[in-house]
Amino acid sequence: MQFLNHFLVDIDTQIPALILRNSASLSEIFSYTACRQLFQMFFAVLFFHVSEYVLAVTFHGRRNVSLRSLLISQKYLFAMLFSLMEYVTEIFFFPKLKEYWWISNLGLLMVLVGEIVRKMAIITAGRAFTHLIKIRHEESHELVTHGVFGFVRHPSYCGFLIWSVGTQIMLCNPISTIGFTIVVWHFFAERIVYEEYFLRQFFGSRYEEYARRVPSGVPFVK
Ligand SMILES: C[S@@+](CC[C@H](N)C(=O)[O-])C[C@H]1O[C@@H](n2cnc3c(N)ncnc32)[C@H](O)[C@@H]1O
Repeated sequence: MQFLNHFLVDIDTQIPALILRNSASLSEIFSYTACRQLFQMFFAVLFFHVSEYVLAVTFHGRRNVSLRSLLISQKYLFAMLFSLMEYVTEIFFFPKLKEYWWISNLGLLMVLVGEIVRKMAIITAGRAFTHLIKIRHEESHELVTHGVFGFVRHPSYCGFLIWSVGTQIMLCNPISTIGFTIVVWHFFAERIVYEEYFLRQFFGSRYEEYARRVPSGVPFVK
């Protein structure tokens, strides 16, 4: 009984002490690290969505584009909120985790590369690029196989996968890095099957030949 009492007193005093030792002070939370990483994240997200909208308006005209082209869904907002909560929790309890600058900079590089690949895809496809998957063939819809589409069949999905995982690596968020990788990969793996079902109907043997020759651009998706 006495042992149990000692044990409980020890837990009572040691756990808060451990948390205090590992947690950051307010000045650490608003440190250079946090300001820089959160600013990079804010700018990356803002640039991504505004440029998606601007390109959609450029190619399809303002009347044919809704705010859905900002690509902000409820699930997406939830994921971003979760990643922000992870960041704040970790910078408070494990501030050293955010100081791995080579990891954070690798994430920043992924954000830049992913953004460039995605925007090259949108610009190359032009009017053929629509945020909603076409299920009816329009005469003006041409099969695009040049530029980035000559390297991978789904460059915009490949770019978004790199971009989104990159944002979490940039924030040194281990849980969200794994979560974003699984969720975004799964989303595109399913979407590609659906999208290609219609592309095969629209373009027949030309699409078959293209798909045989060019990889999807999303890992482990044929
Ligand atoms: C959101 S865009 C994505 C395009 C492509 N999957 C990518 O990742 O870059 C979806 C629309 O692009 C069209 N699309 C996809 N690949 C295409 C291609 N190679 N040529 C023409 N249109 C394509 C589909 O019909 C669909 O309506």
